[in-house]
Amino acid sequence: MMDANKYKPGYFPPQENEYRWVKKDHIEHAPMWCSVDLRDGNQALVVPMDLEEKLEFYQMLLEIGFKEIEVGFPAASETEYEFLRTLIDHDLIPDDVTIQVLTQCRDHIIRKTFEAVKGAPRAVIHFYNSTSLAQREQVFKKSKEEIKQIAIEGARLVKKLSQEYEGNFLFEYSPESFTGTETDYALEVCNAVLDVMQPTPDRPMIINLPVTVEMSLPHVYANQIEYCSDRLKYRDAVILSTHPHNDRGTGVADTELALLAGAQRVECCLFGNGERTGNVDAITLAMNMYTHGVDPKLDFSNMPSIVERYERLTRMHVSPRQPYAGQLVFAAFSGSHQDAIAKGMKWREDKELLEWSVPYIPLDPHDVSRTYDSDVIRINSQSGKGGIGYILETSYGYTLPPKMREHFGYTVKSVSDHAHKELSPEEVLEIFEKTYVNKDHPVYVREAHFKQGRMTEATVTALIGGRKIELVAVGNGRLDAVCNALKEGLGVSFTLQSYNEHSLDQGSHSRAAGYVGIAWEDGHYTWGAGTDTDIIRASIKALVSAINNGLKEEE
Ligand SMILES: CC(=O)SCCNC(=O)CCNC(=O)[C@H](O)C(C)(C)COP(=O)(O)OP(=O)(O)OC[C@H]1O[C@@H](n2cnc3c(N)ncnc32)[C@H](O)[C@@H]1OP(=O)(O)O
Ligand SMILES: CC(C)C(=O)C(=O)O
Ligand SMILES: [Mg+2]
Repeated sequence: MMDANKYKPGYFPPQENEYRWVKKDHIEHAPMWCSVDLRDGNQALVVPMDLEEKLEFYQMLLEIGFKEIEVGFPAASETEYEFLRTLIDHDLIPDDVTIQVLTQCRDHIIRKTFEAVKGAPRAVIHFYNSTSLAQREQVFKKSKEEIKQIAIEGARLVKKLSQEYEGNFLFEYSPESFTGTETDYALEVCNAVLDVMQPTPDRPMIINLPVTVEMSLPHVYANQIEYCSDRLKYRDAVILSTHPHNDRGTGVADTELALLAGAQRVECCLFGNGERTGNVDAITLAMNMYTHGVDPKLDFSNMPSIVERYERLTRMHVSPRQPYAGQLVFAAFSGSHQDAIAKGMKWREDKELLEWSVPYIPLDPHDVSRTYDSDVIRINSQSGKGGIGYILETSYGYTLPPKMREHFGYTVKSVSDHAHKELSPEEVLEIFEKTYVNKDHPVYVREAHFKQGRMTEATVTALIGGRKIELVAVGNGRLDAVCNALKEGLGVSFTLQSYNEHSLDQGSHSRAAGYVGIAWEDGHYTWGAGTDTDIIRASIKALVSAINNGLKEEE
């Protein structure tokens, strides 16, 4: 049984909320990004990455453009330690990249961390201790003052060892479980740490206020960030960082609002990997900025390859609905969406627009190496004439007249509905060809010759039900004359209602496509299409196909 009485909000928002950040409506520039994939992401995997896997993942992070990478918790395991030593000893840290390592505020863990990181060209020593009410009471069983002392002692040791060990060290402190901590108390602990570390504007220190467990609505966290940003000591020497997790599913909102509220740096993971529901997703954050016209300074243009490597190295799965990256995030199956997308694409092409404004698709799939053909409009029983016609046109060059599109739309829909499956563009083409194109039974026109007078006279050699017959008739044009000849030969009555044609391919051997719609005496309509290198033969084939479809319906 669920019982909501069991729960109450476990967070402590600041008493003074200024809400200055509310007046901002977009993020103006990219923050400092720090990937924590190789630490927070890795520590949450069923099987953490081995040395080789970590190295490949690290290379991918460099390729994407991360300049700060938390590479591990070197005191945690042999693999973590070895990985760090490999990066340093094999000179794998580019000049513009800073690695980061995490340590608890415990004497032997800090010492082991310095041992692992010695000789690094630049490294952030990230130390943390939990400050939340729950952890003070249940885990550490210590008072606020005693917990503050853990942070201060940790800071002192980090500072001391950084002067003893060879290497270029920067510092980060996290009051872990910040979201379950009284905001003023977290501030007090951070300021005490800052007093020890004495950062300066040319040697700033990172203060990271993590959403270790997401407990509140995102605006509460934004207020906490604004409040702390205003009250942290040495503010011009502090880089204010966020590290949201995603327990309530709003890690992205936490981060974005925190950036509006004064945060300067974001710790995140690809595809939102990380403890429990994950760390905030770096890709969503960056692409959200990108689709607002802000350069995120991270490059996800190679998305399918990033997905492939991520899945292989972490053994995790990227959801088909994962923003910007999932298999289905550009796909439209439903008719009205497809119709709007097809029209939007045409609008963009006709007007030669650079700006992207296609309805329903917030990102140009090409920007992340996805295609228009196979990723965007996909056909099933929810699809409509707009999308189905778009596939036929963009994949195979057939531009159906609007009424025929409608007829074809219902035909394709019904096939998908009965087969209960998606149809590939090849299958859509197959249905089109089978239903309309060059149908030659029971009527087949073998030859047609024309004489041009005031009217056009057609002499048609046809097979009707296998019987050869010669027909002569006049009409307003060649197609009309053939139409009249066939009506006479068949002894049926219909009128030619719609005729369209266009060339299918370019060049001297180009084929033409013709489309004919005829209305029968009883009011029903049938369609046919024809293809041929000769335009008149294409249109006669279309007419004959429409007639054969009508005769078939009568059978
Ligand atoms: C929110 C986060 O993601 S924080 C990062 C978490 N990541 C990890 O823990 C992954 C790597 N960790 C490890 O491999 C191990 O935990 C180690 C090697 C760091 C430490 O191992 P151990 O000492 O064997 O065990 P363990 O982590 O259970 O230690 C718990 C003790 O450390 C204390 N402790 C935990 N975190 C901290 C901290 N940040 N600062 C000071 N003390 C801490 C606990 O209160 C507890 O103390 P007790 O011994 O008095 O009960
Ligand atoms: C170590 C800290 C920053 C952390 O991972 C968290 O609080 O989630
Ligand atoms: Mg974390």
